[in-house]
Amino acid sequence: MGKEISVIGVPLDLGQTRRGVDMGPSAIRYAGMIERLEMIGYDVEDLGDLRVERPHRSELDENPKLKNLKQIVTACTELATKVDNVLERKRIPVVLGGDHSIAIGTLAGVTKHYNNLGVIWFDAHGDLNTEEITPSGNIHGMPLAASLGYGHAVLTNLYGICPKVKKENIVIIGARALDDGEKEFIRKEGIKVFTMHEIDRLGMAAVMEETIRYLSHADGVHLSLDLDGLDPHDAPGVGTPVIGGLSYREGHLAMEMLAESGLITSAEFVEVNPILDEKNKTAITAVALMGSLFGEKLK
Ligand SMILES: NC(=[NH2+])NCCC[C@H](N)C(=O)O
Ligand SMILES: [Mn+2]
Ligand SMILES: [Mn+2]
Repeated sequence: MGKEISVIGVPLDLGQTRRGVDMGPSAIRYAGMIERLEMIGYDVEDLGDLRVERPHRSELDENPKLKNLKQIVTACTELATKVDNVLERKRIPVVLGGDHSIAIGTLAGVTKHYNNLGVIWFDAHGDLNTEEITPSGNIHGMPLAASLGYGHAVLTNLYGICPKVKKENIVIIGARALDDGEKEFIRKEGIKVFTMHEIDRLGMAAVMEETIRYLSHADGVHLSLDLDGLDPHDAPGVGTPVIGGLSYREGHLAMEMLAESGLITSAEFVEVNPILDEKNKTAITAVALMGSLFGEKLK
């Protein structure tokens, strides 16, 4: 991968019920993201934010098992086109959320460019729900399932590519709030998951070594980083915080090891909600992690 990054903001908060995550892209930019990446030596192009249409009041809760489906599909399709175009121009796409439902669009645009895409899903959650098993109807709990080809056809077929990633090419890191249906899905499909239990037992360094080995055959690896993977102490500004998460240091170690591996070819940082945050702490953490991911050194 070269040293050219293109940034795309997706101010979408319709994949869940707490407003405010639409301001995530602004908060992350305000935390100094562009300057930070330029300092490391990247040529950074900011493509600005996508326009996200709001649902009419009459459309609200049209389908309580797939809330705001229409608007999410529209935004994800537009995002897929943008990401596709960035990779076409041989630049690294970095997508700023927005809630995690946007990953369906990011992955759609990314996967076109690889035969064997790997995905690292850094998250407290599995995001492996479908409309049949979702406890909430929130689409931000479904993007990984949709990308694997499970769920509503309009999500699984988004951008005309299904599935977007193979089950043996996924690693979930930081899970500690999996729904019963998701646990069953993981068992049945044999998806690689490092829960907090494994991270505690093995240590973050071993977890990342194994992750990097597991994905070493991939011809591209996308990092989908949900800030709620971190402990709420370091990332309080997220809609669905779960105690007992990864520490700031573990997060950095993970990013540094990924930087060393040279595996990562695209990334997204999602679920930053400045309304729920403390003095933009979560966006600042996101930018610090980005620095490590893109090769910032301590000395
Ligand atoms: N991207 C996220 N933060 N997802 C949280 C999902 C929570 C829960 N599993 C649900 O389906 O509603
Ligand atoms: Mn999450
Ligand atoms: Mn998530």
